[in-house]
Amino acid sequence: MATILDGKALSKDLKIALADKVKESGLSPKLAVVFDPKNDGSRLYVGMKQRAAAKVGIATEDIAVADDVTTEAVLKIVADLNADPSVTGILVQAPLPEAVNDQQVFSAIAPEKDVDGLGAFNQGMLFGDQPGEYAVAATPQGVMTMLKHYDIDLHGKKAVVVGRSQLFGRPMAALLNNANATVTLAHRYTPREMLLDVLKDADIVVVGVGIANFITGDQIKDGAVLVDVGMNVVDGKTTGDIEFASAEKKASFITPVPGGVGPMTIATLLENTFAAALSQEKN
Ligand SMILES: Nc1nc2c(c(=O)[nH]1)N[C@@H](CN(C=O)c1ccc(C(=O)N[C@@H](CCC(=O)O)C(=O)O)cc1)CN2
Repeated sequence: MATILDGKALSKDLKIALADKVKESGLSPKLAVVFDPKNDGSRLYVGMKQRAAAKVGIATEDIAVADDVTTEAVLKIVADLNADPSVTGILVQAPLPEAVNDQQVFSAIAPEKDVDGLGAFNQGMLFGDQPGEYAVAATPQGVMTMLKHYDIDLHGKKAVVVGRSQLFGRPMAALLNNANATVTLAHRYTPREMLLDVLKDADIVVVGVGIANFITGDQIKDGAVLVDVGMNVVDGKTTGDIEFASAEKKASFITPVPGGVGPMTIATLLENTFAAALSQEKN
């Protein structure tokens, strides 16, 4: 029977500690969120972030873009936010409308305000395992916080990341590599047989492909650590990319969906936002 990696409980403790730090700092962090209001998921998640931010003392400003917005128009919004000294963190909620080049927008955010760590500069710092303070993408960083909290050793372990998105898979692989795990990054072009072959010996499996129950218990080895980044809705129920019922019988640790990675994403974003405000105060 697997130990549950309880992201909901851990994120609550992190937010309580963060609220105290924000209060003691005397700072007024402000997170500007650029998002597509026509995207149901974005409306839900931006709302979750705004409510969580308010509870820890971080102000938010939301900027809704029109569904025919251009990349140039969003770049202008970001430029104005970069120049606004009252804004300490900028988040561009993915996905933006189809016509917009998300990565170009992410990389236009001033690195010191890029609290989602999705811009080229901060991603380059991560991939090069550079020293110093820089924001790392909230979901993978939240996963690392959870693994550390449960004393899960990564050094020399075999890790498989399934999915190579900018938001999750690529930075997740970099973080595990930086932690001295041996990392395989699988993706949509990884042949099924090859995926099954790497999964069967994996010590740690982190999945974020957006396919409900994509990984099942028979594919993983006894004692594996399973982290589910998936966020699917099946028959009105939020479901992960790992078939929990079969996987938790073999795993040593497993994240639930909901209640695992998701809440850690939000808590980590808020920690990144406060860290950015602190850093700007010092410089
Ligand atoms: N710029 C970004 N865009 C997106 C990110 C991101 O980190 N940065 N991540 C996802 C969505 N996401 C945050 O934005 C997110 C998704 C889910 C949750 C969460 O707590 N989910 C709950 C369940 C909620 C439900 O019932 O549907 C849980 O897992 O317990 C938080 C944040 C895409 N875009």
